[in-house]
Amino acid sequence: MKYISTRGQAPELTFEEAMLTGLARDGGLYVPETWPTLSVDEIAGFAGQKYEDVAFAVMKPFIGDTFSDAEFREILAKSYASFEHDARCPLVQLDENHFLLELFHGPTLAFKDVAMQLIGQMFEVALKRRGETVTIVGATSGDTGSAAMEAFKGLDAVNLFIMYPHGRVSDVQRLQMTTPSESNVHALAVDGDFDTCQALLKDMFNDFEFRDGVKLAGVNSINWARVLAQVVYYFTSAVALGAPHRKVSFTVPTGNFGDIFAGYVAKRMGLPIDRLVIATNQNDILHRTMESGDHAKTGVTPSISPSMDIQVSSNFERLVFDLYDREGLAVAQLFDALKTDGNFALSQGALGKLRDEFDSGRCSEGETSATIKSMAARTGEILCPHSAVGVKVANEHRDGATPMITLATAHPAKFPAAVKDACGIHPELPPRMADLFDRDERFTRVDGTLDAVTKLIKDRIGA
Ligand SMILES: Cc1ncc(COP(=O)(O)O)c(C=O)c1O
Ligand SMILES: N[C@@H](CCOP(=O)(O)O)C(=O)O
Repeated sequence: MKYISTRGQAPELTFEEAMLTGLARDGGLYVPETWPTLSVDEIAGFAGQKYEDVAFAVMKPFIGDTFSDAEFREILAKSYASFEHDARCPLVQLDENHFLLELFHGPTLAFKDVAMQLIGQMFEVALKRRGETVTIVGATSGDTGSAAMEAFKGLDAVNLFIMYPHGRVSDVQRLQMTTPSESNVHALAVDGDFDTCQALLKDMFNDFEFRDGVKLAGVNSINWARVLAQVVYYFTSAVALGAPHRKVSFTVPTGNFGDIFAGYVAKRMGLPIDRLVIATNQNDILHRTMESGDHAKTGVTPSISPSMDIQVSSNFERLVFDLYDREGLAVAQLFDALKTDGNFALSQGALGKLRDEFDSGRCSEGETSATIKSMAARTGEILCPHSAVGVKVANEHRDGATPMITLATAHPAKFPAAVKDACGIHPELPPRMADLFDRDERFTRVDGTLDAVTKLIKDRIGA
């Protein structure tokens, strides 16, 4: 399998190269040159299989010979050993045909662990084999950063810098990033919002002198391997509810569009998904795009679901690439316009295709709190605010016949203040994290400018 850039001007890469490269050198994102498919029998055969075995079968066509089968099985085994649920990503029934896919049983209590634990193992094996070291820089609205710290702390071949928006992540998220004591991980509190951090990251990749000088790599969903790992739980959950002999729908709390894009990939691979529903908080660029076809940035408004406080949804570019029949030049023009003018309009053809595949809905702050409260009272399920956004929007898109699976993307204990305010219950952290608030913090405040951040990184690694 070869990987190509959404902007059509960067070299084709293997899986391993794409994983270690991050952003394509033309500013685009790597995607597989074709979507491999699984047969109905292959998908049906996933019923009753272990998560790791399904992961092997789903990812193998994308990974090719980057790892031997034995090596890849060992990587998968190590990646998911730290999950605190045997099913890894269990399904919980909310009512007759509404299910919650719990993605927060990994070490840092959010869905990011599902991919990040795996990427940590894959980087370690690949870098050791190549005898290379890299500098990973990540942008986070809270969860990617903590998952990356956990996956890469203590690794000799990696220096990790995580940029998070100062004052805009929950206390638990911040402490997960600022309390690891390993000297190879660095938390950077950036003046700005998540979009500032992600734009800085992309600018670093586009600054070839810096990029090549520090051997820059990325573990945001810029990295194709992140998205790929998230495809697996669409298969495990759908098959548990009767796929491929029955269709299912998914509602996905959405910000950077990586998680729901993984659902789109599962559908391209042959999983019978009926609707993919984009659920946004008040930062609703994607919902507005679905309504009008105008993809227009506005400022980010802080919310009680902070991980979704995003207006520049990086992975939307991967979808637009398909909506424009994989014409890299057209994609480059649209995303250049987004950067310079703050918006672009989808063509009628592209908008039609978008609406054929996706639905969307928006959830206000009040509706998020009300959903947490009503779900706690009705089912006993304590939702994190992001999952509550999903449940509220899912309820508006259920058809009564097709099972709806809403992705529960984080544990409520990562957002205790919002949950307590909403339903009166203080969600407890697991015992292994009970002393989180007593640990020493280590972070550096930095201006949200390219010069300030790249200087700091170069100084720290001695480049
Ligand atoms: C808890 C949580 N829910 C939902 C999202 C949105 O996911 P995505 O950025 O893949 O759309 C994020 C951030 O990525 C998150 O951390
Ligand atoms: N919500 C994310 C934002 C970054 O998304 P990613 O999937 O591109 O890493 C976060 O928690 O950081």
